[in-house]
Amino acid sequence: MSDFSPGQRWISDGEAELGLGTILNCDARSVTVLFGASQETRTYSTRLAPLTRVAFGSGDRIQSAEGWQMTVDDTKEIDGLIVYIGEDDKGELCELPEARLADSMQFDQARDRLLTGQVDRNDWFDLRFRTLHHYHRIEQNPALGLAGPRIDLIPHQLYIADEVSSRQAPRVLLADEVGLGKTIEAGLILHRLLLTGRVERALILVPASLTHQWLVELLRRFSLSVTLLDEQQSQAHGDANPFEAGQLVLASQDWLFANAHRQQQAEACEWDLLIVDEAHHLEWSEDEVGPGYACVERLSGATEGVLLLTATPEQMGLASHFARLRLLDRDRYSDLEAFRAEEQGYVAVAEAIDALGDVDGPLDAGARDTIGAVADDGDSQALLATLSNPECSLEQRQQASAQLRDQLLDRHGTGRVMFRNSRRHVGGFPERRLHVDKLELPSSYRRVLRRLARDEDYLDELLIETGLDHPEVMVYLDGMYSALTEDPLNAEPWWQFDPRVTWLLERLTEMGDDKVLVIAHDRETAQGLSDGLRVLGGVQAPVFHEDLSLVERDRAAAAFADDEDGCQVLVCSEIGSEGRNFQFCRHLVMFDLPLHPDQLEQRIGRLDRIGQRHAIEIHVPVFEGSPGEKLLRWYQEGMDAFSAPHGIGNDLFDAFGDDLAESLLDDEALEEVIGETRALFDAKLAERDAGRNRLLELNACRPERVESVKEAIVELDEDRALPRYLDQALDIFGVDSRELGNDLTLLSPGSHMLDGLPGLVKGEEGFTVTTSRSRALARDDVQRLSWEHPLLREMMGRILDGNMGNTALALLKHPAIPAGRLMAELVFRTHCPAPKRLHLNRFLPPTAVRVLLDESGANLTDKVSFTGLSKNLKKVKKAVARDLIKSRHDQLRDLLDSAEAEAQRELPTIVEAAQVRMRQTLDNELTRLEALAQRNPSVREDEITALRDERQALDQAIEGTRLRLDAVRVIVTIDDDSA
Ligand SMILES: Nc1ncnc2c1ncn2[C@@H]1O[C@H](COP(=O)(O)OP(=O)(O)OP(=O)(O)O)[C@@H](O)[C@H]1O
Repeated sequence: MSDFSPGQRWISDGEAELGLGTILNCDARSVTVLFGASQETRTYSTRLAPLTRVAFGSGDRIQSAEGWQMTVDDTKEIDGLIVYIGEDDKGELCELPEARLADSMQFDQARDRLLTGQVDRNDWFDLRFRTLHHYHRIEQNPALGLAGPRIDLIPHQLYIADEVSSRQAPRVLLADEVGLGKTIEAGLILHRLLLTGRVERALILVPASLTHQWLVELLRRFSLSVTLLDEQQSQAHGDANPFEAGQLVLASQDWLFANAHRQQQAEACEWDLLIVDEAHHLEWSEDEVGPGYACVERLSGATEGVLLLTATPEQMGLASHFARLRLLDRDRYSDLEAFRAEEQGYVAVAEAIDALGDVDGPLDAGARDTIGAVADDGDSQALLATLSNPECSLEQRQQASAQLRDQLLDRHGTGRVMFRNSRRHVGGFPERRLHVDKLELPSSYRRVLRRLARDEDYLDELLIETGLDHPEVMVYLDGMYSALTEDPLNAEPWWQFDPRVTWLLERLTEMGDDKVLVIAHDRETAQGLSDGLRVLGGVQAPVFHEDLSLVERDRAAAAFADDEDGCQVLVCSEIGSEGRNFQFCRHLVMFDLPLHPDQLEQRIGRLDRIGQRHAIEIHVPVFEGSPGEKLLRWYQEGMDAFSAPHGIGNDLFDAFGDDLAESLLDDEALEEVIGETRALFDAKLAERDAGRNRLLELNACRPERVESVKEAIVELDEDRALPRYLDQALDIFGVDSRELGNDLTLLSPGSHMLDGLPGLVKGEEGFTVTTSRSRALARDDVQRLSWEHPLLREMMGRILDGNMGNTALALLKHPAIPAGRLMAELVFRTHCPAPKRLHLNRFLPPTAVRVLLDESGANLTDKVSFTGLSKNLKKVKKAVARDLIKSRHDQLRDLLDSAEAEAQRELPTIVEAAQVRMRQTLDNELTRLEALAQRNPSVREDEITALRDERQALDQAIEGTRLRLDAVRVIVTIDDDSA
């Protein structure tokens, strides 16, 4: 006969979230249940129905469909249905037939689930406890968010990422030299802010040519999936705002800045972080504000966190650089002249830092004066006194020196808003070698140049006739020739006679299989050259320029990167190549030269990037006696531009760009310009080393801080608990894992895999992972598995947020304990609701309190460890477990109550420890910021207010921490024979 009767209340074992079900009808074959709260009806086979009868016992609190509550004293049964008898909230005797229980009664709490007989597998309970334990550990690790990405641990990047992402609402300019890893730094900051819950939505704006590269880097290195928006994608959203389509949105600047409607849509969304790459393109001058600048200004005004990225912050001039700083902090950067004046003071600060020198002995009088002239506030003076005192120990002096250095760096300069690392102080970059080949001017070019030299008025005429600018018309002779050609369709194209094309074909033959990147200043030249290589030499050279569609561009870059079947040459235009990663290639051909030194550096930066393993060979063909040759001399002799980046190209261009343009046909004038350029170059270099840049360099990486971050990362990298935990979790979630050797494991969906795990879809292949950082770096096709990988985060999140494994029953065979005795192992968890942005977990992550009671209520927690007990437990069939629970219902309820009282005793210690941790960290930071603010205007007032508010909110949240029962396991002893 069936156990079911219409009107009875049952709950689904697999879908507890449906709420309380009512049996509608049943017969020998099937049973139909209505889940009123979720408006779902389910029909099951009567024999195998995954249902548990809901039956409350004395002392349980239950709720009626009308909303009133009662405490059960007793029950009676009428026609197979239970009627509960007890007291309502007013203390009056009442009855409640089970049919009138509230449909919405929740059974996801461990207590309710256990007492209604719903038990999970014993190994799920184990996994739940271990998850809580590891989550608690990982969330407090100071490297959380920095340890998971597939990157090399490069000190300057770690410093910047750690410093910036620790700030409340970071607003900074990441201005490392080309190729030092600004994208990686921005990715690290974003990743950490996402993992710690301080950022949920981010908008990333990059030049069109870099959208795909960003997409791939974020996915491959950071396991972050972003939504790439363009006009076509946006239109697919119809009237809806396309920027709402994802949490992380990547869009091309070229598209957004030209489209007012889309800008409005982007501005209508709420963002926590805005990232703008190649930010030197955001044009601003006192007379004119570019559309990109205006758009970013509006977006940055409404967004808390802003990261601007540029390798050449001053490429568009100091005023424009200043305007970008103003996007970050309008109050601080309000006066350009004051900003200029301030920079003069940096030399003294850099000298003071150098004067700290070594700390073997007390400071001499000279050093004391140099430092004292800058470090004039109370706490700095105290440190200075320590450094000058012969009685102080070496250790005291070392500490004081480090602290004073940090204070000086913190309190002066733009260090808080701008980070700039250069190759010079990062070190370890390859040599650059220049190879110049002089070629004879072809007659078509020579004629025009001769006439220009002869006839002063001809230049104006030429400019009108070609529509080109000065001095471009003289430097880019192919462009000049094409513009002068009256009938382009019938005329000979420039590449037919320009000897640079045959020169390049010869070079390519000499270079064998080596990849060669060719950069020309504009799209037409790049296209013409590619045609020339194909027609004259049979060489296929894809072109990469700004007007190609995204797909075409990516196809060209991929064809170039391909080692096996790829092409040898890629021809790029200036803008098309900006920001791209071509470090797998070591030959760069500058088919012509750019006019701005920063662009020259951008070109070399395509190859001279982290990951470049060879010396860089720069090949430049020049026409003898041409303006191009003069430009080359200016770069070489005037500023040594090919040997290394110097970061002062813009100053030199500002000072001599016009004179240079005038001297491109005049040898004598050129000598003068080169001489003057060199003098300014030497002076600026000295100034750079002494002043502003020296300060920036010192500030861009602080070795002690990096060491501690690195240690924390390595601790996570080498965490032996990770593989053990993974094995258990993968097994329970139904993911198959197969060792492939060499630290590699193939993860694939098992036949019983739980749905919705990232990267794993039933019927599909799965992916290969490794926990080794070096192996993951060596293999693009392998994912790096860490505590921060989305698969682990998802599994841990599902366990902790849901009820998986929060009840269990197991058997214990123990010679010293008679059979039939009961024990309860309870895990309580701290519960401390707080807004995510407070990142409370760094001080008080969910913390487990375990309590083990025997049936008399004696506390055995300290005597029997979780692991010790766990390995001796035996699993039991669910039906048996349910019967056991039913038979010991009252006893269990009493044990649950006593355990709660035991756990509560631990709470004050946990809360106090969290408060101490929080106060120590935030008070230190607050004191530091307040001291800084007195000296360094780049500390924003709102940063200090925000930090104070944060401290107060955290204090309150921690104070309100409660303990909640998270999971419970019932243990029943058996004797030897019953096993
Ligand atoms: N820590 C790292 N580990 C591994 N690869 C790295 C690391 N840092 C940078 N790279 C690689 O070095 C190259 C340059 O990095 P990235 O693109 O971030 O530099 P960038 O400063 O943004 O360059 P640009 O100035 O050209 O925009 C990229 O290919 C990047 O993947």
